[in-house]
Amino acid sequence: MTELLSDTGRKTMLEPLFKSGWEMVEGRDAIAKTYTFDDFTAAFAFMTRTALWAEKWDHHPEWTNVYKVVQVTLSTHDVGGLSALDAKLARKMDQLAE
Ligand SMILES: C[C@H](O)[C@H](O)[C@H]1CNC2=NC(N)=NC(=O)C2=N1
Repeated sequence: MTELLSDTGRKTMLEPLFKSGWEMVEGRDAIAKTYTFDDFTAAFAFMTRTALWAEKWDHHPEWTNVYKVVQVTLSTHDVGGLSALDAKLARKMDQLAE
């Protein structure tokens, strides 16, 4: 069963993400990051790669794409806040954006 990240979980799982550009969302238990790519097709290819992992893990981002910019917010709707799945998907998205 997915559960809210504990204080310890937040420290161990979120701290590394904050170092790679993720931030807490003001007023919401969620993390967000903005990715900027060379062009639209690179941005969309990133979204496509991410979508395959989101489907595999049954955990999906909240995101917008304007031209070469992808803004991402991650939170776990089922528990109303951040879970380990969000940290896992964030790490994967950072890998896929390299
Ligand atoms: C039934 C439930 O909504 C699904 O199992 C999955 C789909 N993808 C999801 N994605 C996210 N971000 N949060 C969820 O709670 C979630 N739930």
